[in-house]
Amino acid sequence: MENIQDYTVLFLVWVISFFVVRFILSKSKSSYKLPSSPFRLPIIRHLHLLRPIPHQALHNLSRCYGPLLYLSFGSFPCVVASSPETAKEFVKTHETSFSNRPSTVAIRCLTYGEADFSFAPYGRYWKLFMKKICMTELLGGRTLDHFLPGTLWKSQANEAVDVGQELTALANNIISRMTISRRCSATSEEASEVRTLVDEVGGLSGKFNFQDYIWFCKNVDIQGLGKAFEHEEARNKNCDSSMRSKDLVSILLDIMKDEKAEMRLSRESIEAFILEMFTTGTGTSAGVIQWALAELINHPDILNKGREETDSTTGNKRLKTLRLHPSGPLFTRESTQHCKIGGYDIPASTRLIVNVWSIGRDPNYWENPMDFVPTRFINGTLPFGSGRRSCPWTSLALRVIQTTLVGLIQCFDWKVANGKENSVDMTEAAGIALLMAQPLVCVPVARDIPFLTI
Ligand code: HEM
Repeated sequence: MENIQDYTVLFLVWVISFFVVRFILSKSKSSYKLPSSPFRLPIIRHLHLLRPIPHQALHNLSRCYGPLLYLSFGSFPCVVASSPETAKEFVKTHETSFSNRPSTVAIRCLTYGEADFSFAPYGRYWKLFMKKICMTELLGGRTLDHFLPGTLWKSQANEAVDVGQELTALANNIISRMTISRRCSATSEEASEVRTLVDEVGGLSGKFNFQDYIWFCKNVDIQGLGKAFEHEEARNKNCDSSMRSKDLVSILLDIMKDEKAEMRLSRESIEAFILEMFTTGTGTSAGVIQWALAELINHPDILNKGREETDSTTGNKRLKTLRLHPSGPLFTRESTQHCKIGGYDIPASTRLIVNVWSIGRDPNYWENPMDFVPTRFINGTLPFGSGRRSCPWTSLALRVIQTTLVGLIQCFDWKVANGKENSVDMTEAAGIALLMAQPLVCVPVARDIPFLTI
């Protein structure tokens, strides 16, 4: 009986102190001037506002509340930048405060505790290993050879192809040729194995997980995500041709011999690095090309106006303009210290979401912002981010996109197989990368071109 009384008193003390501490904390925070924020619900706060497609929902909110928005996703405070000026304030002016990225349970599992490139905290490991290896060994001085998309051969038989799948295989091959000098999607079986892995990793890292947002669920695997990771691990162990293959890992271990001792590199960090290159790189590059091709199929007038120009130094043809559908509609950072932006307080550990999709559709910049006008373009829309944590593959990715697109539109007429009147359904689906709600299935009809330089 005495015991029960003790526990009751303890419980009451706990409840009272909890509310007192909360009150004190909220008082100290209320002296902050925070950006405008919509009404929030208890516990989940603004999480429900992200539906059905997060970048579009945030875009609509920014039209009501302005380009700088303060939201709470469960336990996490977050600011959303939806105009070029606000985004630049964060990722240029206050770059040093926003050089980390927030991670999730899924990310920590996939990256062996942020041992990868994107999520490694800004510091020695990121600078000396991730950035350096990427810039010197993978991108430095090496050039992309000529390459041909798989669709070129398939088209001989006038077959319908799933353009997204073909582009994914192409992007995978480019990345694996650069890293291990061989294709990883040489056969259709291998290609589908790699594609499944990329899809699964993308799905797991993009999946909403209560553990990440609701503090009292932090240690409870409600959705069974832990099991999914065990399955993923087991599958990868049997998956020789994937990016987790032994030869790939040992080649990188070899390249990094010197740094290895200093940075205590582990096999895990190399795996995380490679896995990320394949998953991030494939989804983004294939996505941009697919959306651009879809836009061009829907706007044959633009195609017919001669969209190529000749490079004066190399004599090669290239696309003059191209509106990038940012294949990553949102990118994220996290603040390491309190700072003031646009007269507002942004406390330390606030997450930042830059809505690249929304910036490309800002009505203050673009007339008829939702229309496809190819002359409005890359600069100013931050598709590759900005500063030291911007996309390290930007120039290569642009080259791949341009070369592939020129090849696809100069060599073929595209007949939409699953659309009406040869038009593509441009409806977007939710995902980390910008996905099409309906796959783009087309018949590429080879054009009679005697000579082509791409
Ligand atoms: C069209 C293609 C691509 C687009 C639109 C794109 C976009 C982006 C964006 C927006 C960021 C975040 C930038 C920031 O925080 O400021 C990023 C980072 C990154 N991207 Fe890309 N990317 C593309 C292709 C690739 C490819 C092909 C690879 C690798 C094979 C890649 C690897 C990375 C990595 C590792 C980071 C993290 C860098 C860091 O945190 O320091 N990206 N990318």
